[in-house]
Amino acid sequence: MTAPGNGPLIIASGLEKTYPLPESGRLCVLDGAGFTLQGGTTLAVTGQSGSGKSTLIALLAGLDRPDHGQITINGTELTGLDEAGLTRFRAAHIGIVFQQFHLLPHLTAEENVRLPLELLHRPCEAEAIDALLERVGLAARRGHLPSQLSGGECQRVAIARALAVKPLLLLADEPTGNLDVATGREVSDLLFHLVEQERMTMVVVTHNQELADRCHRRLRLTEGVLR
Ligand SMILES: Nc1ncnc2c1ncn2[C@@H]1O[C@H](COP(=O)(O)OP(=O)(O)OP(=O)(O)O)[C@@H](O)[C@H]1O
Repeated sequence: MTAPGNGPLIIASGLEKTYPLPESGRLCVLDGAGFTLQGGTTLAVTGQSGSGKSTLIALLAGLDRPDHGQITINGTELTGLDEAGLTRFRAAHIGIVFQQFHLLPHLTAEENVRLPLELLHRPCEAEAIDALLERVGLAARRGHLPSQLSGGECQRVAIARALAVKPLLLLADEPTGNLDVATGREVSDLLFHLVEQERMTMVVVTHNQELADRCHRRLRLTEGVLR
């Protein structure tokens, strides 16, 4: 999917993000955070609860914008895109796996995986979707709704959905955070197996040290900066 090892895929610099506090003033979450990540490598971002990890993922995904700073992904500066451009860029180039799966409840496993391709008006041959479901071990569950799947199976669907568009970058926000230890390990094995096979670039936010240790690099978010 991603062409590996051809210079930085992500350049993030001087990221600042504040949120309004209920009474007055603002909470400073990111205070000059930055990093670069080579294509084909994996980065774990750890940090205490509330340190801003999900905020960072939201900025990298173009789901939110920094107050200051820049994010360049594969040469495209996200801060230079308007809302429509950001949505298009995200849909075409970024796969996201969330802690809470975020599957559409009225769509089957297969339909959830197919959806990103349909939204992009890309061809989605049945064989390609079959192969993807097979790779995440869910060929036999293709017609199940999320409510008819276990947590681990839901996350497998979410991983297949994230990979369907062959993204440049995979972002994962606590991908095992909603799963028991054994299921979390299975999902993490699957995730790393697929990422290694495809030599993908991944940023994973996690409290799970085992998951973090499997990444090429680890950075900790503390006091608004990455160290
Ligand atoms: N939309 C928002 N409005 C106001 N404050 C917010 C908003 N989103 C996040 N925050 C605050 O910003 C801080 C960082 O939140 P964030 O979710 O990025 O942390 P996190 O490191 O991912 O935490 P956790 O590990 O518990 O998921 C928290 O104190 C949170 O309350």
